Amino acid sequence: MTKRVFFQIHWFLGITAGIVLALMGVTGAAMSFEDEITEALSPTLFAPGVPAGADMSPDRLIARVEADHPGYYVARLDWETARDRTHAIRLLASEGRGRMQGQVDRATGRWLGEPAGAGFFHLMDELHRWLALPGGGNGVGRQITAFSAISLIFFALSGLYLRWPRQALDWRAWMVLDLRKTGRNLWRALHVVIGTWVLLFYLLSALTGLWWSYDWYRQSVIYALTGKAGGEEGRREGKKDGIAPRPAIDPAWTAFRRATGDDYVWVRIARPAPAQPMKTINFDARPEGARHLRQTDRYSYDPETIAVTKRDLYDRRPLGTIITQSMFELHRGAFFGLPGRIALLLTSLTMPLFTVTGYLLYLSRRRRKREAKALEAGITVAAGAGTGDLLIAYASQTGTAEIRARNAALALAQGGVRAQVLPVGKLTPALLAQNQRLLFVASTYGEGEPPDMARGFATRMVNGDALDLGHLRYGILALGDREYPDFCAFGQKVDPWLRGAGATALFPLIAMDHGDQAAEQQWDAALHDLGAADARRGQTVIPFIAWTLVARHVLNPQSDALKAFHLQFEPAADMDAMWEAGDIVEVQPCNAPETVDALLVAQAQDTDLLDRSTALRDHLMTAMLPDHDQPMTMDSARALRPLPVREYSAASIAADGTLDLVIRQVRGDDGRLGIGSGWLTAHMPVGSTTLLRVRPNPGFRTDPAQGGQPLILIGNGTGIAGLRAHLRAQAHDGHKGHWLLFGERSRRHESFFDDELSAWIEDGTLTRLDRSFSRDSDCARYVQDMLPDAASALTDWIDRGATILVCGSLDGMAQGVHDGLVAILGENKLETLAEEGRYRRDVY
Ligand SMILES: Cc1cc2nc3c(=O)[nH]c(=O)nc-3n(C[C@H](O)[C@H](O)[C@H](O)COP(=O)(O)O)c2cc1C
Repeated sequence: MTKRVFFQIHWFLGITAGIVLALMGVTGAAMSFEDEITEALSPTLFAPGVPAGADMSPDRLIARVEADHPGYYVARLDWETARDRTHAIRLLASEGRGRMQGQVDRATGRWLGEPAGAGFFHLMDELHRWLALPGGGNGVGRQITAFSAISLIFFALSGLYLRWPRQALDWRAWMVLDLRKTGRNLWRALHVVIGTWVLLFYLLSALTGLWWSYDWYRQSVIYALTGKAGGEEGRREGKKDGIAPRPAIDPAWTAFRRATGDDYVWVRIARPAPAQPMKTINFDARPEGARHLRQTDRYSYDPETIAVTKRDLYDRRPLGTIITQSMFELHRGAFFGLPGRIALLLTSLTMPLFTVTGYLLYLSRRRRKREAKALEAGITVAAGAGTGDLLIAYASQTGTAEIRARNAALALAQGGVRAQVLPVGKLTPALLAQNQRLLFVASTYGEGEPPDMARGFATRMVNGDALDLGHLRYGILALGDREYPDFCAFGQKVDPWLRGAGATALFPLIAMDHGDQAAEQQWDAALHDLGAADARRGQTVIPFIAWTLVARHVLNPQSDALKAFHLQFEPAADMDAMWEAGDIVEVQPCNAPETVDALLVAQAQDTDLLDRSTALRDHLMTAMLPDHDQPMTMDSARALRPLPVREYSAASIAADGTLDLVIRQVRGDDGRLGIGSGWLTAHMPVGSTTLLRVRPNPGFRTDPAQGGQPLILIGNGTGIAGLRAHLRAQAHDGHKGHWLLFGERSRRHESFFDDELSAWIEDGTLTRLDRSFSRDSDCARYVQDMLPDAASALTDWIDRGATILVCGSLDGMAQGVHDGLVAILGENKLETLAEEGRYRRDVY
């Protein structure tokens, strides 16, 4: 909650004060080497060489300059000890606001003029201080820059809080900028990582900049640092009318020079306005090699007695006093010498980067929100019952068919065609009678079976009353996988059923495997013919992104069974990943680097391949590899099929901060590790990244409307992943009273997540835990074997509104559990529960 609020304020200030800060940063940077630049532009103005005549004394010099500039008085004389240099003079109008700054000849007092570039730097100064708005230091511009300085403090601190990385102790998480990122991720990385680099500098700029913004701030800082009220240091007396007596400076100057000789390279003599008395004569003198301009010693003389009244040496001042006197030098980094000035120059110059990247992030966020809204609106429009004549029914086990159905509805809605999206279980004869067109998006599960949610429909299709669908035109998108012998079998069964009922096909059945471009095109064309917009804008397309493997450990180290691993991932880019219990993680696996290298060596005689081995190696890492002895050319290498995507159940929820998987190593007959499990459990080093995407799986999520109702979680082996995610979600939401039935091989070696389960028993998240261990002699049964004993409790729980969640292997476990449930509840009841979303499975 707090994070959200901080985030909103950060954005809001960013798009307002951010622009002012960008300007202040650039103008500040422009002024950071003003002295050096102006001198470089007019070298002879500052260092014309040693004059023929002797130096004029301060009094004579001042008199000459004031005589040449009627209406002005010399407010400052900056005396240069080196005789080849000119002195600097600041003139202020005796009345009004006029001000002149220039160099004078040290021997004649002749006004040599302003340096080139003075106008530019003056403008930079005005922009930096008050945006050059009317009213100057007392106008609205000053209020705006002051507010922006406060905002900068907020940006720095809230930014730090908002980006706080999960591995806060790892400096790389804070400081390393990954320039391989692109788009939004790159902007974000630039914003947050460079933001961290410059954070302290910005705090310094803002905290010192406020010195000139608010009197109360200045007074408070002075008080805090020196323990004194800030009146003397901070306030200048206003101009008065008339002329106060002006003591001569020369006697004190002669005494000062006699006492200090050439110890100082530069001396400032400041004079008050003519109406104000000059009670003491102060010389602020800077020694050679001073680190910054305010590193000056002050000698105060009594104008009457020419006695030294005070020698205030910089080195002897308390730090608090030094700081209050050097605020300007701190503000521009010069307090820390040349490195400080360069650092402040660079950090000020990066200020617009934050405004620009912040804006880009803001716009991309808005665009995403708009797209999400459009998707929602599109689907709502598309789902508006009775508004069109087109139905889109989906039968999905793991979410793919549902996403496709919704995207189709959106594409149609964008083309002005309204469609109603619904799960196949809701496809009633009345609805079919009312509508003229039907799109059917169906996946196949098990061994050529319908997804669970379509079981009831499939039964009705075969056993139900014959329907007359003579008015209906239909199209079928059957999703499947050619690795299964019954490719798209369920979709294929629906087709003759519809035809048998008299319906006419809008287009021939499209059977689509994963990554099947030809089928994709057919489906796009079919939708287009129905009036869909061409663009896929706003549709749900979940991109693969890089995730870092942050932890991996074996769950059954001593077991002689195949090793099972618990893996934890974090997004490689700083982003908020969202997923829910039940969702599916798709992994883009890679080959073992050693295997790829061995293949490259085996092919080494082909120089063409060797020359391009880096690009080729990258390509081979994600391709189905040929045998070593099969000669490979660049073209044949390019034509290799990519490794197939592997799917796993998410074993954690987003609130956990890591995306967890539970993966068992599988080995082929040749002893080689499986593609997905090999990559994730053996080849991929901890700390490296891989491409993942989390696919929403409505079929195995729980229904929010049934929140608080008990869950009966049944599974085996790595099926603990999906069940654990659900239990974590329940524990997170404080919903108690669930029942876990779980089977593994041995209590000793395969008590996965034992501590967590015990804690859930303890806190009531689980009220019942039944575990079976098939290899332990005292138990020796599978999870499905526990069902008969649990029959009456199970019926009871179902009557109380419980939902059954099954996760794990299809062979043996899920089929056995299904049969057990049929025996207890009856086929019809189970089909109804599946249609109501109270019997959900994630089995594989
Ligand atoms: C356990 C399991 C069994 C499957 N059986 C088949 C099958 O028999 N025939 C087929 O074509 N596809 C089969 N598939 C592949 C799915 O139909 C395919 O992945 C589809 O895209 C899933 O869509 P859904 O997410 O909407 O359920 C099976 C997938 C799984 C996980």
